[in-house]
Amino acid sequence: MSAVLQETGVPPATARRTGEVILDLKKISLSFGGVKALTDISFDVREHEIRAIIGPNGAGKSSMLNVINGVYHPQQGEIVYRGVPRRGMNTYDAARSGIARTFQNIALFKGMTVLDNIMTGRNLKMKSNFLLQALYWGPAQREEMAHRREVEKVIDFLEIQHIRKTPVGRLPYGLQKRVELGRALAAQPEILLLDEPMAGMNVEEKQDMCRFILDVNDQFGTTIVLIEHDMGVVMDISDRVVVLDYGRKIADGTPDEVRSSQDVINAYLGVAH
Ligand SMILES: Nc1ncnc2c1ncn2[C@@H]1O[C@H](COP(=O)(O)OP(=O)(O)OP(=O)(O)O)[C@@H](O)[C@H]1O
Repeated sequence: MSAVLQETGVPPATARRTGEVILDLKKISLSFGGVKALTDISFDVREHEIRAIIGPNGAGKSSMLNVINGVYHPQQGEIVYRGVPRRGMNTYDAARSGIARTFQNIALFKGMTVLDNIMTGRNLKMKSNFLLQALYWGPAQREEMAHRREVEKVIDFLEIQHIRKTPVGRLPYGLQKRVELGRALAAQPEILLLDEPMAGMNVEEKQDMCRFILDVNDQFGTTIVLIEHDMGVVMDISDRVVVLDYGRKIADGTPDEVRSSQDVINAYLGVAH
């Protein structure tokens, strides 16, 4: 077990139970002009699983996440979510159907408080119309209070009560990343996509983030798909790992299987194809 996880006390991935396939990506190909970002990639994600996507820089990891949540539409292939093929799914459809994500570069409202930023994660769940919200009257008031209670639960879960009224821009990087996770959790997603959740963090911040990711998975049953460059973290917390290189899948399996793959070793050592 890596230094990052030594103090979390969370059971290893092998001790967790995963369910049926919830997301099935079939022969996905995506190009930008002449650049082939993804070529013929297939893999699935099981319910309650922590599934990592790894690979060297430019391998196509972020493009893959962007395909899953509808930012990019692949020229070929199919995405099946809960048994239903999703063609032309946009980001709104993805969010409505329970797919939330965080970004490689923090995308928060820096001048707004932690509480208000996390509250934006509830937007899709709000029912009352603009006029009622503007008047803050009757049903809108009750609905707002219900949303605030949910947000407070997320704040307690992430142990950020002490900074709930602090503008996000004043927080250290590691805490901003935690707030971004909070905003995604406020949407109560079924699948959480995390794009480099530990990037730029020190060891202590990584330990905290690992613990929260594992707790989200464990306590809420959330399925997690993550891109991460820290191999110690990936190998410790993931159930299965898919490896991309130059837009192609070169390995897919348990951390042990992937670690011993010669193709993966070559890709990371930069051996020419
Ligand atoms: N919007 C875009 N327009 C043109 N090319 C793009 C676009 N997005 C990604 N690419 C290209 O697609 C390829 C895969 O990029 P992608 O960002 O998905 O890789 P990555 O594995 O996430 O890389 P990194 O680890 O550096 O973030 C690269 O060659 C990249 O330049």
